Amino acid sequence: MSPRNPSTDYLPFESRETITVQSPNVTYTEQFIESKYEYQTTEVKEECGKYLVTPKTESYVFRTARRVPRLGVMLVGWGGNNGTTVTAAVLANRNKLSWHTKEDVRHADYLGSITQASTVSLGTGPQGEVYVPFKSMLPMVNANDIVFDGWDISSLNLGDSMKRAQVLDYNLQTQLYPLMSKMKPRPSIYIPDFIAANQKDRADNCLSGTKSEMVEKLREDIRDFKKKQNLEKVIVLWSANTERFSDVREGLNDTAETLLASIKNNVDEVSPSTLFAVASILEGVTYINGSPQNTFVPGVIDLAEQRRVYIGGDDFKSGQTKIKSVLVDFLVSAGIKPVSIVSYNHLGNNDGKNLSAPQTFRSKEISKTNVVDDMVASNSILYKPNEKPDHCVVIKYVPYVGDSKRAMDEYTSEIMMGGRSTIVLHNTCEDSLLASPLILDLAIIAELCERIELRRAGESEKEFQRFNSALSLLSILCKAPLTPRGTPVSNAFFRQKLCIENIFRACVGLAPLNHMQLEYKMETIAPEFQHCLTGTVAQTLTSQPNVKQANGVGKTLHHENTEARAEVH
Ligand SMILES: NC(=O)c1ccc[n+]([C@@H]2O[C@H](COP(=O)([O-])OP(=O)(O)OC[C@H]3O[C@@H](n4cnc5c(N)ncnc54)[C@H](O)[C@@H]3O)[C@@H](O)[C@H]2O)c1
Ligand SMILES: O=P([O-])([O-])O[C@@H]1[C@@H](O)[C@H](O)[C@@H](O)[C@H](O)[C@@H]1O
Repeated sequence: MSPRNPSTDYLPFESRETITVQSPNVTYTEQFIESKYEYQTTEVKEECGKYLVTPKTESYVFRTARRVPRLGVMLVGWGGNNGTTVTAAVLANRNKLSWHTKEDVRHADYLGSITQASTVSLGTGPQGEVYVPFKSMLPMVNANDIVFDGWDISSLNLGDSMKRAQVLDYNLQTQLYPLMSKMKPRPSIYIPDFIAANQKDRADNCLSGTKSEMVEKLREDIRDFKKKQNLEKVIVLWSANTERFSDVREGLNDTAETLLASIKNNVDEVSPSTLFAVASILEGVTYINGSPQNTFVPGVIDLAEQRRVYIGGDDFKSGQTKIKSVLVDFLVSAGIKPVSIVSYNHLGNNDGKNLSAPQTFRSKEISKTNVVDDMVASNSILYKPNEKPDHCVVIKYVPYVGDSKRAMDEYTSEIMMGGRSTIVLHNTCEDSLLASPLILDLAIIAELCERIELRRAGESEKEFQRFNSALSLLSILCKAPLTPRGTPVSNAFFRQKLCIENIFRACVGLAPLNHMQLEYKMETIAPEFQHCLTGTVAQTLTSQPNVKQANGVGKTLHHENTEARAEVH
């Protein structure tokens, strides 16, 4: 099959919907999926040391546009390890490439992407729980159809940048080079003070002029890309070097007005990432920050809210921190008390080189350290107010290992009666192959969110609203989730996944997943839930006279197990 050229032979909207919900609360029109949804919460008040709990129900209407647009993603830092790798991955999948390695033949895939390689429980079928691909929950952009462009301070074309990154197997690189070498990053904004001085050697592709002029050039680039590639939507995503934090000061960047004035006055303390965010917002284009710096100063958030544009981030949650957001949740939920967490890693890619500077490392240290705060705060049995585990983050630049990051973690916890548990992890992986699938997920989920609206049931059609501009639905993909001002941050991975799954379920009128499985716990199991009683075990149980028959079917296995337990004691 000859490689598809997305700019000419893009297929029109194909119906990618494989799920139809049969409910009086769900309506499918040509344009929308509309669902009536009862949102149930629990209000808690504390009075005189007692909790007064009131169940609450609020009726909503969700509306999701079904047409999946032709999407372009513009990467800032396109010539970097992540930028080249994600572009290569989409080209390899689109063209169904395979390549020989020293072990076997590999085929292009999207492992590590929750939209492309994870499943969700849809409900219960004749054989038990039914799992479907995450991407089938709602109409989503097909990863293979995403068109890339972007900016880099390095002028290298993407074929040579892919070689420089040394992430992908040689036999795959050779197949991709002809395509990738035709891609050239657009000149970008380079302000040396915001990244490590060791990045200077790459900076041969830089814009000049005032900050206002550069913002206008970025806006022109976005329009140019959209027009030339015949796109319906563009999303801009920062995958460039980690910057130092920007100062946040009244009159500098505390409101949209002061920020725009600072740009107009060419004030030094406005970073390249903030300029990209402003340009994107002014173009009405979602902007996502894959790095840990505080791009989203209050003025950016204010501007995004004024223009009703989505912003999301910060800092891809790709490896050590992703594991941390699972392991600490497990420990604390199990009543075990982490008291010391040490996360060390070394790597030799350009990201590691840039992070070898104290000011850029500090940005990363903050995002990698704050991830446990909500989980620790959730258990006042383990922790006194403001008590936290020791938490140390170390990153070292070791050129020889390249993109193959070595991550070593030590978790020391207190267990019962003075006991101590130390868990040590070692993880070697290509850092960019962890982050690249997240770039796809961020873009695909953000684009889907642009097609979702909701209103309270009593309101008129005109009252439909989007999600808050700070798109917290992306939290699962970020180390330091951006949430609407004053709202809680949740970092626990499975809590985040359940949140996004349940919101997408609400869009098609399905109740939230609760894993109660009551149908399998009652004393008499209804026939349609007797999936587990198959084969000889089922016949044995149902033929026994003392097994209570309910509509002609037997009890579950617990009867046999009870007898076994009785013998032991
Ligand atoms: N697993 C991961 O790779 C991972 C995880 C979380 C976060 N991140 C973050 O993602 C970013 C990219 O990681 P990477 O491994 O691709 O790094 P990289 O250094 O290979 O790529 C960054 C690219 O950005 C370019 N650049 C620097 N300043 C720029 C500017 N102002 N405008 C345009 N381009 C600019 C550089 O020339 C380089 O090509 C880093 O900030 C990193 O901290 C990466
Ligand atoms: O995602 P994670 O593995 O916790 O954190 C990673 C760091 O350990 C790594 O040193 C850095 O280069 C990456 O950008 C990423 O942030």
